[in-house]
Amino acid sequence: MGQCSGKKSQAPRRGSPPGAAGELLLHTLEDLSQLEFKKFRDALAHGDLGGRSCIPWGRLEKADWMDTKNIMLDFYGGEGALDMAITVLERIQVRNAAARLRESRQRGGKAEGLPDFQRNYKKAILQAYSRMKDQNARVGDTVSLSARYSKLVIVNKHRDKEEREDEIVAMGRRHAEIMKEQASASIVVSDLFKPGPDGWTPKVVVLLGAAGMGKTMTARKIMLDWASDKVFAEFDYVFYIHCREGNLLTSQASMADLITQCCPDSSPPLAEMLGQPEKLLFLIDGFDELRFSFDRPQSELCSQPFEKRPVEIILSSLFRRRLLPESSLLVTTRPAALRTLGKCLDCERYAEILGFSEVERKEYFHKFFENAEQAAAAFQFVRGNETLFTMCQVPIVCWIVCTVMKQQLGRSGGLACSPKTTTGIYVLYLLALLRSLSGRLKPSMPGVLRRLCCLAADGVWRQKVLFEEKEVQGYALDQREALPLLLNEYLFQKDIFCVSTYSFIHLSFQEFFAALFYLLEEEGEAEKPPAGPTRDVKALLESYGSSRNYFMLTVRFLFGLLNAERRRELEEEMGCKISPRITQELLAWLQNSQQTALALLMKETAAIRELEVCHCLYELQDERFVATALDPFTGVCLRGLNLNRFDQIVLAFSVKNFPTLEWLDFGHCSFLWDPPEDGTGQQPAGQANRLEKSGLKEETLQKLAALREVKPNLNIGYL
Ligand SMILES: Nc1ncnc2c1ncn2[C@@H]1O[C@H](COP(=O)(O)OP(=O)(O)OP(=O)(O)O)[C@@H](O)[C@H]1O
Repeated sequence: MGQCSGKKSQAPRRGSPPGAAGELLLHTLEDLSQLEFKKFRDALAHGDLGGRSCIPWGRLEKADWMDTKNIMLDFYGGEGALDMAITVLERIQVRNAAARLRESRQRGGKAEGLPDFQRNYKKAILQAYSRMKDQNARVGDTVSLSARYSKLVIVNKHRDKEEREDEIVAMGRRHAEIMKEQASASIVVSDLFKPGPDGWTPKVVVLLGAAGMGKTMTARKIMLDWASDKVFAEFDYVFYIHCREGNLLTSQASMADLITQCCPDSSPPLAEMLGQPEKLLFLIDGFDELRFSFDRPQSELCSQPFEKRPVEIILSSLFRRRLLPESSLLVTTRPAALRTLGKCLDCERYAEILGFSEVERKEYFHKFFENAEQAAAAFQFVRGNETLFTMCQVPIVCWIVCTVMKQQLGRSGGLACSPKTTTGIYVLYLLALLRSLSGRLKPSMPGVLRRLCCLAADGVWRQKVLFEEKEVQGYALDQREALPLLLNEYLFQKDIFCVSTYSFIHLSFQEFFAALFYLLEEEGEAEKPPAGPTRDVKALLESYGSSRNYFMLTVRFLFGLLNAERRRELEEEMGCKISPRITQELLAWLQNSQQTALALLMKETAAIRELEVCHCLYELQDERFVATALDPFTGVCLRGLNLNRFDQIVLAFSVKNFPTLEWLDFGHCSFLWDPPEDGTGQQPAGQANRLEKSGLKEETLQKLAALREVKPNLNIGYL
């Protein structure tokens, strides 16, 4: 315990101006990870603070960033709070944050020397970008951007075809390893305009990222960090231009007009601002959303910042370095627009957002829930679902998962009750992506989706995740439609050329579309797609039987998409008809699939022998269907499996809705409640709730939340 615990606290110093110091302190606290923030509060209460008084733990125990800042200001005064924050950060070994705070504080002095307008501009940016709205936010609901922002893995090297294929296909542990490898070679945003190894400083940087990967969030965080003097100090002004939103909708404007739209003041000192163009950075967010044609002849471009021209010409002139050629550009785009971008812009540095590594996913959950217990419960649940956890690499999927789990945790029964299935989360992901489409594109979506589903199914059958341009075009999928939303484009070197190749964001998303292929009603398409796979689901199920795992996820999604609620959600948003006509085929297949050679040999056909059956039934979430499907069976025989938390919930769902169930056999099974922490090897005794076969008593089984519903009279075997 620190020396101060026994000391009487000094009377809090009051009255120091908290404004700037408070802002600095808050930004610093918000940038700490959950663990660092906890250590920070602990040191503030119990640490050895060089004779300064500690804050009683009772005040800090439940304090969030804002409370901690206010308590510190109240206790130590503005400057004293900053001194104390630096001391504590150094004591808990978060030296980068301490150094940053010290620097920003010094620069605070310099800010006083900035021209008024520049200072006001930064203040306005801080004001405008420090809070964010979630997509489902109610009026007035905002969260702190810094508090929510989790670090993203950003790399600045092109991956080759094999590496890319590996990434798309990898799941679970392998996927985590790939992300870890990438994270170790990643770059930070503040280095994007730093000189490269050859000493050359780029002026045009392109930041690539698939839909929902965090480009806008990163762009907004850059604005905030620049205005807080944390990054890009070399630029006097950073202007944010979002290609989807308002500022490009006017038909005629000058560059000066576009800049004015970015400013808080309606008549900014443009001549001064443009006086040093090398000190300007334009952050163009969402290039892929521009529907302009950029191949204008040079003679049409303009070079005068005050000249009014169609916005299309102004932007072309900026990209092609005719207008303000000394300024710098940071352009974010989805990969599908790379080729178009290449036609109008000479990218000097390329960086790609790959999403959250495993560590950051955990951090995201903690930041989102702000309640350690709920965050841990939700994280462990998702971690047990390999597919979902892999997709949580994509920040918007993390957001969807956390949002629905927060709602579930608020209900009685918690996570084990009325869960969102993997299919449910994928549907929400697809709908979130479609929502961002402009109204103009919506009418063409049913057709585009149908063709996309054909491509996906074709890929699943041919075990293919990278598609050549002619294959994509073969499905009449036009790049300028809504396609960039769902397919990523990559350029690979082939001999002496560069060729375009396309993929879904992850194989599991392709499998989701492949499943949808079997359920979409045909609606007299004008253009027939090329002869792809047949829509006969029997062929798929037969192949599943022989190839085993290859079609596993597609089949799980088939069950999930049969759920009436899922169908309704999709039909309403996509404008397609989804038919449950394959229900009977799935039912028959599920029942027959348990007549394995082993079961026949043992003359024991009345048992469910594969957990996969329970996974399929769980995805469907239809209790009547489960009861019908399980009616011919009397037992569940799962031997030698390690069942994680998600498996147990899935199993419990079937067991609960199994009217004819008489016996359960879990011989040599392990019931793992909390998966071991990554990289820590064996978990310390007492931490993991690992119930080895011998120790698994009926009472223990009853204690497992997921199997709480198991009927007490069942005959249960564990050996
Ligand atoms: N670094 C991050 N930290 C926390 N949440 C993030 C982060 N990046 C993205 N998110 C979450 O994911 C959502 C989607 O991110 P964002 O809008 O930045 O994606 P995008 O790459 O711009 O997508 P699109 O290409 O569809 O416009 C955000 O609204 C936010 O909830």
